Amino acid sequence: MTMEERIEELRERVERAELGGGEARIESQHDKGKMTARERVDYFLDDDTFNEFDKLRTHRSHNFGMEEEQIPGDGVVTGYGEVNGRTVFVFAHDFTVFGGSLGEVFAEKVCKVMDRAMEVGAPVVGLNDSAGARIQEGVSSLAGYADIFTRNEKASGVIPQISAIMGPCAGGAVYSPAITDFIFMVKDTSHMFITGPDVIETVTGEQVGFEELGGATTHASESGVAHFACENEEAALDQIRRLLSYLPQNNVEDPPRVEPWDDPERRDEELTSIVPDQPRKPYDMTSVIDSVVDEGSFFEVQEQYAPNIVVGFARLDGRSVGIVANQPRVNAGTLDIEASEKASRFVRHCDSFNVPILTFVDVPGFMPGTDQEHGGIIRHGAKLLYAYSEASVPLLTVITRKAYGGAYDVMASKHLGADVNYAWPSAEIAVMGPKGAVNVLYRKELANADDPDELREELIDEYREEFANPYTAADRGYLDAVIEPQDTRPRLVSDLEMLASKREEGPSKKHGNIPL
Ligand SMILES: CCCC(=O)SCCNC(=O)CCNC(=O)[C@H](O)C(C)(C)COP(=O)(O)OP(=O)(O)OC[C@H]1O[C@@H](n2cnc3c(N)ncnc32)[C@H](O)[C@@H]1OP(=O)(O)O
Repeated sequence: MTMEERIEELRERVERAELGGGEARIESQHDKGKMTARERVDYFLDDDTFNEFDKLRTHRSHNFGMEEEQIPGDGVVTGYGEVNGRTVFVFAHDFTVFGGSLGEVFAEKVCKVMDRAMEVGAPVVGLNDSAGARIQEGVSSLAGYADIFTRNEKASGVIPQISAIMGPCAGGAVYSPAITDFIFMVKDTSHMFITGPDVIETVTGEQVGFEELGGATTHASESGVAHFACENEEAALDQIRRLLSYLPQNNVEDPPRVEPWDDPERRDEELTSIVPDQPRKPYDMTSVIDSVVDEGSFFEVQEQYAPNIVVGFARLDGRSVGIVANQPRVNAGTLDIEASEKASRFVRHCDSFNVPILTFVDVPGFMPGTDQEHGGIIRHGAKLLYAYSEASVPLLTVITRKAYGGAYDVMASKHLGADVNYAWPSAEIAVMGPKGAVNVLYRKELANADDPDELREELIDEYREEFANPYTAADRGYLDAVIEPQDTRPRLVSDLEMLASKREEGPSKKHGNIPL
């Protein structure tokens, strides 16, 4: 053969591979409102940056007449490219090939991408759309999954791992995305579950649809499995690109600093009126966040799950920060099981990837009740305590109003190792709220009083005057300063700059034992 003929042969093979499962299945994919694997990769990466691996690999199975169905690429598109000019590894399940099901060679392709990403220290993004283990390849498929799970664990905390669920994701297959750092789901077209509606009905008699059982909204608001429920595939891919912009390539790099666009000295006078004078009146903590961080930079994560705590990424003078904030608008910002888990996982993510954490505190305490106690609030609340104590990144804390009891300690207090702790003059730092404290301290006096309500009000005022303020904590050095709200941004910008070179080494150990 001449070189020209050989090149022609190669082109034919490549063209065949790029067709995946063929025109009809591609059309069916589009009819379901889904892009193909290649369309997703093209959309996701910077233009013309994709370098594909193993495009011509085929499976080795002879079961069920599989040798007659050799589709080059074997149902997964893998390789690397760039997102905002930085290297990112990617694998995209091709549902048009055996329903995107995973066999031995498919798994080897995914593992190769993950191994390369670990070697060079770059994120891996998985675009999932798969019927799970390839039935024809039996236990080899299960082995392939386990090879991927193990790599997910090894990569955890070393390189960012992000999953987009863009079709079915069922059975044990859900566990690879579950180990990754963030899961994006697409409304209406993606589902995650261990057992589907049919099996559930057979085993338990319960009737439930795909969407209610494991759709994007369910996982973003009920289970907390998904961090983002996106309107469509393009939105999911856009959001992943945005998320990556806040993260470093790996755990030995710092997050990228972008050219600042907002005045570091900006003082927003509206902050002085944001906390209501009445201690029980709610306000929106996201307004505080928005006015302190660089304009438009707040990128909320898990917005619909446990909304009594807010987490997300933002920038301060161009530097990435992770935000954790009580939300007084929802359940007065109390910490419950879900909020503790949500925040602790986020804190650990930031700490793994050198993202400083900025915590805004307005917390009346942990949520009381048998539901919470029996559900293990002790164990789950301890996760947040553990996560903050373990964190070695710069920790900056601003108490806007309440910081009561154990929740004061937990929310990045000085005692857990925070570097900079501020309070606004509206802060109330105490063992408990005035009413609870007065009821405990003056039980007998109140029982014997002619007018217990009047006495209670007097005592509450006294307590508030004496304890519910920031000055005792400031006197002890538990706060670095009590600051005027409008000074928050300039102070934090300056502190972040000062802390940029912070290095903290913990004792050497295999790993801790966080109360899971
Ligand atoms: C450790 C991991 C363990 C696991 O993964 S356990 C989970 C095993 N997987 C399953 O139980 C899912 C079985 N499949 C399904 O329920 C449905 O195919 C699914 C995913 C809901 C999609 O439904 P539809 O959109 O209607 O598509 P469909 O049924 O026509 O399938 C499209 C093509 O894919 C094929 N397919 C589906 N599941 C497969 C599998 N597991 N192994 C091998 N091939 C599979 C199916 O035969 C069909 O092929 P074709 O296009 O008609 O040639």
